[in-house]
Amino acid sequence: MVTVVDHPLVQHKLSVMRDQHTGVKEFRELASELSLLLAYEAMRDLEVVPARFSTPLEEGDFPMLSGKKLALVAILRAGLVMTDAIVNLVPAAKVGHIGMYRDPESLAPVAYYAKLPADISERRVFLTDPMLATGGSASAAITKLKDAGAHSIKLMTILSAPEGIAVIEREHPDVEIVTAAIDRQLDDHGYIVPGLGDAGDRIYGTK
Ligand SMILES: O=P(O)(O)OC[C@H]1O[C@H](OP(=O)(O)OP(=O)(O)O)[C@H](O)[C@@H]1O
Ligand SMILES: O=c1cc[nH]c(=O)[nH]1
Ligand SMILES: [Mg+2]
Repeated sequence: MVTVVDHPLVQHKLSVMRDQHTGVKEFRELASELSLLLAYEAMRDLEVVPARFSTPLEEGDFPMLSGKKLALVAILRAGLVMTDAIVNLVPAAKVGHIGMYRDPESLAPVAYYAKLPADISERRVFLTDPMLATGGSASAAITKLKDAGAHSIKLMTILSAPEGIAVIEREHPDVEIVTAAIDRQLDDHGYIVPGLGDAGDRIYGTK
């Protein structure tokens, strides 16, 4: 299942990120802001239970988060900016990291690091990466999460290609995708078009 967050604030911020003239500082800030807005949607189905306590005026039952604890997992590098933002919304969440880059020739994902919460099987996992292109990186990261015991996983991306969505739907039909937009296609180099370029380079200024 794919949820496209088509809220005007999300769409506006994404358009500014796409602009080739948007600089590193603004791009990174927008990626953080968009991550919060995507998390708002991705976490819509978190469980709440009534808790009884008093406001300064009277006692009552008020909804508080309950149910499974959360894990935020970033696909390095670019997913880091998303978990860094979202952990401020859900500070009790544990944060995991999966190092993965795409081989520029084959476009196959190359894994170089993984550190996940030990109790990940008991947590709802939100996997973050701004870009879902061929889907190779996200699919490999999801396989890693499942191998570690995770069985409740949502993938949060800023921009997705139809090709990448098809890969996740085929290889991991249980994983819901929450994204700000689905672009037209991939170009001959595996870049999303019209896209926003290389997210990692634009976040960290490495180009
Ligand atoms: O869907 P795919 O075809 O696998 O492509 C998407 C991947 O490419 C980018 O990472 P990149 O390889 O540029 O690594 P970086 O974040 O370290 O720059 C992006 O952040 C995704 O992880
Ligand atoms: O368009 C793309 C494709 C893969 N990775 C990116 O950062 N951008
Ligand atoms: Mg990159």
